[in-house]
Amino acid sequence: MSDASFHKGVKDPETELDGSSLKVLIVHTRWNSEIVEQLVHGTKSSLLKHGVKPINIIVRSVSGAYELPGGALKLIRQAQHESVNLVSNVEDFLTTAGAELAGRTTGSSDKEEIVKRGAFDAVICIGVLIKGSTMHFEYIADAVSHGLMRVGLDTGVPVVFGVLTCLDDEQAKERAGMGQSASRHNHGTDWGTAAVDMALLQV
Ligand SMILES: Nc1c(NC[C@H](O)[C@H](O)[C@H](O)CO)[nH]c(=O)[nH]c1=O
Ligand SMILES: CC(=O)[C@@H](O)COP(=O)(O)O
Repeated sequence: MSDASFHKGVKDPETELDGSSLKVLIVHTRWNSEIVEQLVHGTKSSLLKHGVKPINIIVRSVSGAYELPGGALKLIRQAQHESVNLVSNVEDFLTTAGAELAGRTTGSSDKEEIVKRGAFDAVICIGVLIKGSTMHFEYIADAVSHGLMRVGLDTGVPVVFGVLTCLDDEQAKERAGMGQSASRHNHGTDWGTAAVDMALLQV
């Protein structure tokens, strides 16, 4: 049944998203790389459209979809540790320079700001799972979806689920904007918007 008033997909946010202060990590698989590359391209163009600066879009790859949760967690933790180290270096520098005597020590809000700046505001995990002839697909899809949700909830960093779970190649291509049908759509564009939207979400 077709209904002209029904829009399948995500509605644009009510207010324009300004991602100019955000730092976003994209982690993508090297499995099914031709399709994944198109999804990464769609995601990046959406981040840029929302004002995220090219220098603040960090792209890393892992082998397959199963590696996405562990890879994302490792990179998030590394970025957080680097920020903490940066804070101690700044403190050491100020102490050495005698700035604390002039009341210029780093306060807790400065520290929070530095740590926040070093860490990611959102992470987008991109992969393409295509069903084969064994139960491999089902196990991986289940593990990855639960794993990515856990990474997001455990770290507090919004994690976008950019993993296609398709029954055949055609379904995957359609969803990466590479298919033949008029309704083909690169889902990466929605994932970029979701990341900026979640990063900016506040009361
Ligand atoms: N079949 C697909 C895989 N399989 C590989 C696993 O994700 C994983 O890399 C391996 O089991 C080693 O841990 N990965 C995809 O991304 N897409 C597939 O269709
Ligand atoms: C473990 C594998 O990568 C492989 O045996 C899975 O096979 P299929 O994709 O046909 O289910």
